Amino acid sequence: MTGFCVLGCGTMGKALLTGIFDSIKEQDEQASKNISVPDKFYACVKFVQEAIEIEKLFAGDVGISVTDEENVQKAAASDVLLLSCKPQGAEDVLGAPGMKEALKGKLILSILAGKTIDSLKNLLDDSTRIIRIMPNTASRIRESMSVLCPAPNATEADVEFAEWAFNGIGRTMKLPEKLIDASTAMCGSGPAFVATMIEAMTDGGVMMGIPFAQAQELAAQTMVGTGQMVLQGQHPAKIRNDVSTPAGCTISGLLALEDGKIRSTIARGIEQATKTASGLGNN
Ligand SMILES: NC(=O)C1=CN([C@@H]2O[C@H](COP(=O)(O)OP(=O)(O)OC[C@H]3O[C@@H](n4cnc5c(N)ncnc54)[C@H](OP(=O)(O)O)[C@@H]3O)[C@@H](O)[C@H]2O)C=CC1
Ligand SMILES: O=C(O)[C@@H]1CCC=N1
Repeated sequence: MTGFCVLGCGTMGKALLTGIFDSIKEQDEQASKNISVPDKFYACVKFVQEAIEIEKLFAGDVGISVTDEENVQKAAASDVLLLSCKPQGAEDVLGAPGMKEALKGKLILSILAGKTIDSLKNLLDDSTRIIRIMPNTASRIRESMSVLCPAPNATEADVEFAEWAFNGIGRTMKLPEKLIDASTAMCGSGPAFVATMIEAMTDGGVMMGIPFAQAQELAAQTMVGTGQMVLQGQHPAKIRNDVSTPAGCTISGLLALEDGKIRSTIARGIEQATKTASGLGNN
């Protein structure tokens, strides 16, 4: 029996649980061959209102707690904990009386932006293993891009478990911890940036007479298709060249985008979000 407890079950906790439940339902036997697939789930929140929402979402599948005391009990009954409170809340959640004890020998998957492995270790017993992970809200529909950074004390089995859990809700990539703030900007914040681009393309379509709903679908599916071509190995420059007929409409549109500094604006957005992410763990 493996217990999985979400410490801080808000936007991300719910998205991840939704994806993990769907993934378990599909039961890819090959992917879960060497994994202790969780069969007991717990969610810890602060307010009753949130608990009611979780109850509505997952019916009886998740044991819910709203007090420090119950949180500690749920943590003690679990083998793996997903730490998904706000970065500033880590001290409160992990510092609850009895929590450090309850987490001894357990695996913590922390998705807290800006909260380093060292700063988490200061709040935990040496026997608690940590993997930092940066997923995104597309976990809910099992299309997350999640970056994994195992702490030195994480075992191979821990990494296999994390890869199983997060591959089930999208793609994973292992990177060193020094790159997790940039990954936070790209993957964690990324849906907001891409959604802004979808909105901007939609605005353009609406301006040119396409009704909003249709314009939005055209923009979103074009993003999905282009992303898939890149993931299947096509270089973005080739995609761009293939589309750009000499003296055609694509190159004229591209030049207008370049006049607006689209590339450096987007790249600087990632740079800025990376800098902000690196400070989020400092309270
Ligand atoms: N939002 C995103 O797109 C992404 C966020 N992240 C990271 O995920 C983490 C969570 O973000 P997000 O889901 O947006 O935040 P939310 O505020 O939606 O969720 C935080 C949750 O923590 C709970 N909580 C707060 N204090 C306690 C406590 N003392 N005991 C138990 N539960 C507690 C809250 O409960 P209640 O609701 O009752 O207050 C809430 O459910 C952050 O650290 C963020 O950096 C990572 C990738 C993407
Ligand atoms: O904006 C934030 O702080 C969080 C972290 C990554 C995505 N959202």
